[in-house]
Amino acid sequence: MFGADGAALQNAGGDAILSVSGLQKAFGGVQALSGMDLEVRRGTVTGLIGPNGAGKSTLFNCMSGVIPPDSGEVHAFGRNITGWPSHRLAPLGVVRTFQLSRELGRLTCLENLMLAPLAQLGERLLPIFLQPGAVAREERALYAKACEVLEFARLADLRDEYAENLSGGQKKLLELARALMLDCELILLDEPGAGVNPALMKTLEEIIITLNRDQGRTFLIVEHDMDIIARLCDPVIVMTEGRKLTEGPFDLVRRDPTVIEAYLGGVA
Ligand SMILES: Nc1ncnc2c1ncn2[C@@H]1O[C@H](COP(=O)(O)OP(=O)(O)OP(=O)(O)O)[C@@H](O)[C@H]1O
Repeated sequence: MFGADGAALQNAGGDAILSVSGLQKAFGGVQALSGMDLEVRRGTVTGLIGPNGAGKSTLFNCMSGVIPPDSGEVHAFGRNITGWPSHRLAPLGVVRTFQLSRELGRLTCLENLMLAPLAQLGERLLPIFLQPGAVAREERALYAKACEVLEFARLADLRDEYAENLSGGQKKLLELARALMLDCELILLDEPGAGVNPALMKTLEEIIITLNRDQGRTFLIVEHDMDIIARLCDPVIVMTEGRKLTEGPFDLVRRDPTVIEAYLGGVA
């Protein structure tokens, strides 16, 4: 899938492991999603772009159980997951990275990783798991795995650092590392480039490429930085006004007059 330079991508074109059809979501009078359709094929790093207000965040929130859509369906790995909460998605193989909350900032990197699988247990099971002894039984295995993931995410030197003290890029690495603790095949990545310096972005991109190429993980990435999209993603899906405008290799999509029009808002 990757060219000789390790970054040139071609659409792998496997079967669709995530599909969204006719998704609608309104906030009062604002129609954030108006019949959104998309498919994410196995083995791809699929990009999702669109101008501000196109509905990308709303789509991510509807796909990952943060908010329910008004209508339409989301399917993953052959199951109808419409409206499922995120803790039910992880066992199916779907995980979304979330910005670290203030509470998680007060935990070390190691603690953040060890807690990531527990956070997926949901409100019903978490209290049972937090009873004395229950965590201890799992602790050794979780510790070993967390150390392995820290090493892979190049965060081993920061394992005892509080998450709130990390730089923007290191926080992004930690968010991805938390997702890796869940062993999911499909990773929904929310703006990996936001607030990340170029050196750390290179690290993050190398990690994504390794996860895709060597471990067969599939990504759906929302990103505003077109250089990152160009380096990582194929295909690229363009959204505007709550629905899909077009889809294809970045080089074609960026020259598409309807895409240019959508970004320039008709100014061109
Ligand atoms: N909770 C909300 N309440 C009211 N309106 C909302 C809410 N969330 C999103 N919207 C509106 O829905 C539309 C789509 O917003 P959304 O954040 O999904 O777009 P986006 O493509 O992610 O934008 P950006 O690239 O700027 O982050 C916008 O008009 C936005 O103002």
